[in-house]
Amino acid sequence: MQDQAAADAGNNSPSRQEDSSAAGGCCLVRGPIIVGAGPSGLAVAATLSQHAVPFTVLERSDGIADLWTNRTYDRLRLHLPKVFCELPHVGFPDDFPAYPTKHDFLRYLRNYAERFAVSPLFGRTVTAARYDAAAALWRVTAADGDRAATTEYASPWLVVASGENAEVVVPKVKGRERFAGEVLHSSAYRSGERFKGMRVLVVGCGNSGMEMCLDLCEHGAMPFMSVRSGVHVLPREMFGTSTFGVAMKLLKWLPIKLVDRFLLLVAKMVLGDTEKHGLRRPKLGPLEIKNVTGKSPVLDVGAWSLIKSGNIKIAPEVESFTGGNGVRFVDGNEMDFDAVIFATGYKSNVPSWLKVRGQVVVLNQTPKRHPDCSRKKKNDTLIHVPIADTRVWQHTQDGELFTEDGKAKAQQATSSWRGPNGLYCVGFSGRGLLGAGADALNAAADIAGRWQAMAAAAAGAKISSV
Ligand SMILES: Cc1cc2nc3c(=O)[nH]c(=O)nc-3n(C[C@H](O)[C@H](O)[C@H](O)COP(=O)(O)OP(=O)(O)OC[C@H]3O[C@@H](n4cnc5c(N)ncnc54)[C@H](O)[C@@H]3O)c2cc1C
Ligand SMILES: NC(=O)C1=CN([C@@H]2O[C@H](COP(=O)(O)OP(=O)(O)OC[C@H]3O[C@@H](n4cnc5c(N)ncnc54)[C@H](OP(=O)(O)O)[C@@H]3O)[C@@H](O)[C@H]2O)C=CC1
Ligand SMILES: O=C(O)C(=O)Cc1c[nH]c2ccccc12
Repeated sequence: MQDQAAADAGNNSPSRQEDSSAAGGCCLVRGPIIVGAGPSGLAVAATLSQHAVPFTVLERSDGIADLWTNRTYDRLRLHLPKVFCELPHVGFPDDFPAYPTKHDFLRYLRNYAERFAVSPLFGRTVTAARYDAAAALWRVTAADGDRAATTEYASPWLVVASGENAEVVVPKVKGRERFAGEVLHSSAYRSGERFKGMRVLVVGCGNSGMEMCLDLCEHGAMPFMSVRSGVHVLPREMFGTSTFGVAMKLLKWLPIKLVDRFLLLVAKMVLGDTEKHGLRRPKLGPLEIKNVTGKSPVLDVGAWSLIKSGNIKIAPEVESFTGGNGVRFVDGNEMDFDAVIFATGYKSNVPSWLKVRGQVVVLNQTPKRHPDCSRKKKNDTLIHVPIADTRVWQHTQDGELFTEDGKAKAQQATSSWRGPNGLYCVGFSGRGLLGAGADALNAAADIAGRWQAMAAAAAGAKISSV
């Protein structure tokens, strides 16, 4: 039944009304334009299919889920239990392990896309999107693959699903060009195999940095992890069950601060004092800091014991590259490394292409180090609200739009997944796959309501003209 609905929706075969006004032509597509064919874009598309609404997905790479396919390391597994990572409408197969591998997850995503007949237009990088108020349409410009040509797509609805992790973050470090060894970002790291016997500096102690150090150790390399500020390390499991799952249950009954205190107590019992080994804990608790700043706690899959045993060495923040293989740290010490891996995270690319009323916007994106993140307001409280139902960055109020520096308000909106003039954003609430699924259901239902209203109005007009 649902497959039929998908087929009926005729997605991604946009019934084009081409005109020659744009260099590469203009397509007025049927239904919304979805930017990105990752889990978020697929989840919206699938849900629209179920509502029999057609859509067009524009994806810059040559396949679905580019992050998971091309920008993650071999040993990656989902670090939340599977129930928190399933997309709407289809659960993971029973034979999936408790923490599916990236290959399991990709298999699931490919089946998902097939089941709902989602066929994105690949090789389409969205470079600009603006709302044309006169035509009441979003005009979306996409560069076509390697060709210099661009195509403009137009629709009353635009779904931004390009991900919080669309672009790598690599800090500019003095003397970088003089470093004789290899420098790479964690998104280009696959396995520690080729680093055997090498001294490798991993910059950053998020989930990527920690797991890369573990992998390097297991492949006979000598990893050093450069730590700039604090991090919360939690055991992935406590009392034989997932820490995240326990936290979700407790949040139904307890305020977030109490749940954080409980998590920290158990973490101390299970892991010991992380500060003693160079991993200072931030002031805010692990769930609260995730909600307020977007910084994810590390769910430990084995790196911690190697830090305790000294197999992974903690180093201070990097100050500069000193020439040859040298790296200087902020404490003045210098060491030689064969390679440096920047596990320094990612950012969205939305501000580079989405314009609302001529302003660059960051739509409901988890603020990383937003200047206001320490500001305390009454509305900040997440007390008694399960994390799965909360919105990140509460004190900004639902759905406000921000300039790139996160300060100026652009416009009020009504919810975290809905912006003005038929703009939707899916997967920007800093709540991983669970949040993406919830956004997708909301956005698709809203669009479907409008699509059906338009169809009814068009049918009414037809009858009255007969
Ligand atoms: C290493 C790693 C592990 C993770 N593990 C987990 C986990 O275990 N559980 C969890 O809940 N979350 C996890 N996450 C968070 C992750 O962001 C989500 O799992 C998920 O990938 C988000 O889906 P998305 O579709 O919103 O974004 P993405 O997966 O990033 O997909 C966005 C898509 O949009 C495309 N795109 C981007 N810009 C453009 C453009 N301008 N034009 C056209 N297309 C564009 C990209 O190519 C990509 O295919 C992890 C993240 C990383 C980096
Ligand atoms: N399923 C899984 O197992 C995995 C999940 N993930 C998820 O992917 C997302 C991205 O994770 P990750 O790639 O680790 O990135 P994160 O953003 O979580 O971590 C980045 C790290 O780099 C440091 N850093 C950033 N900029 C600099 C700088 N200029 N100088 C020094 N240090 C810097 C940060 O330190 P500071 O705090 O000081 O800014 C932080 O320690 C997260 O949501 C994470 O949970 C990632 C890997 C595995
Ligand atoms: O991997 C991530 O960072 C995610 O976004 C998943 C996630 C959502 N909420 C969390 C709280 C604690 C740890 C991970 C997550």
